[in-house]
Amino acid sequence: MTTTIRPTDARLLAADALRHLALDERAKAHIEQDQVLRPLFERMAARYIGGATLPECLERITAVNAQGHAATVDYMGENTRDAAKAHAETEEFLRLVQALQGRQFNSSVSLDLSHIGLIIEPEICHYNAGRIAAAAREIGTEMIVSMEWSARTDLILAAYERLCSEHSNVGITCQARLHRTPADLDRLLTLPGKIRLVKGAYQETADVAYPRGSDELRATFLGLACRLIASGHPCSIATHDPDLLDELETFITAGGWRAQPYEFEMLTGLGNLEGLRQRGHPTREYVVYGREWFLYLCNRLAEEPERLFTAVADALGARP
Ligand SMILES: Cc1cc2nc3c(=O)[nH]c(=O)nc-3n(C[C@H](O)[C@H](O)[C@H](O)COP(=O)(O)OP(=O)(O)OC[C@H]3O[C@@H](n4cnc5c(N)ncnc54)[C@H](O)[C@@H]3O)c2cc1C
Repeated sequence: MTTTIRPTDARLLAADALRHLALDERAKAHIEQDQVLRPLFERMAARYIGGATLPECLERITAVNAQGHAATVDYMGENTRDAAKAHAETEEFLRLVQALQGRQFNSSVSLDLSHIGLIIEPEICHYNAGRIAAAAREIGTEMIVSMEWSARTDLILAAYERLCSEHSNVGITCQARLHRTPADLDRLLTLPGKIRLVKGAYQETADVAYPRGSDELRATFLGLACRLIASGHPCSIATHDPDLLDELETFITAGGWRAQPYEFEMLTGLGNLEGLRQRGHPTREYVVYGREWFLYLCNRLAEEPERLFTAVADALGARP
């Protein structure tokens, strides 16, 4: 007997498979070493990343700024388990900040704290993050901390609060999916840093988070975004969801909130940032670069399995 897979099941199965593939180190190593597969996957990733190297990424930021959007740059990586590597990765972030200064880009820096030592030893992370924040402050820009899976939220918020006590240019990301986020925001709004609101990308259980694509998540995101915009606190509303963006534009116009310190932020290759810019909203593109693009690519495809069609076209060179 054959089993019929309904479209929604196929979508969920594909998303689940891609999330597993993202974490499969053997598959990653195989693809990276294979003469045929590697270029195909690199072409798929090219849509979503600012390049494998810093010079390539700087070209992307030049283009983003020329289009009228600010940028934020993340040198991809997370879960560093070796102190020497955490320090070496910090040096790359420092080279990035130096390069931003050299060319007067309009760009901040974003990073995962686990990339620079958080899960080895919070003290290592504090030292490394402090160096990057200080370098960013010297060139008049911000360092925004990304949010990781919920088991790390307390650790990241504690590290963030400590960084905030020493640096005024450090911001944080909040995930609307997590049930705890409204209470976390009460605390975060007392600190000076920019708050970026996202839905949340990690696999979470129902006791800590709303399901992806649920009405509750949409309503919570909308409520938190409106709260942030109206608060007058520097904030970034980071989503590609066109329905949510329509509602937020209506909220901003109706409430007379245009002068508030908000911005809309999207990932390279996703969403319609240009439309928002043309309608007069501040916009920012989140540009990632580096050689760790495999996990990033799989996660972008898992978020919207229909993107697999685009990925096939990209891999086969059918991009217009
Ligand atoms: C700047 C930025 C920073 C981020 N940082 C983090 C972080 O630190 N931690 C973290 O966990 N996650 C982070 N994320 C990822 C985030 O949590 C979500 O996983 C991701 O943004 C997908 O959610 P979404 O709101 O964009 O829309 P989705 O929920 O993916 O999409 C919503 C709806 O919009 C539709 N849609 C999407 N794009 C388009 C389009 N171009 N045209 C038409 N329809 C479309 C989809 O079909 C879907 O129906 C970040 C995202 C951004 C943009």
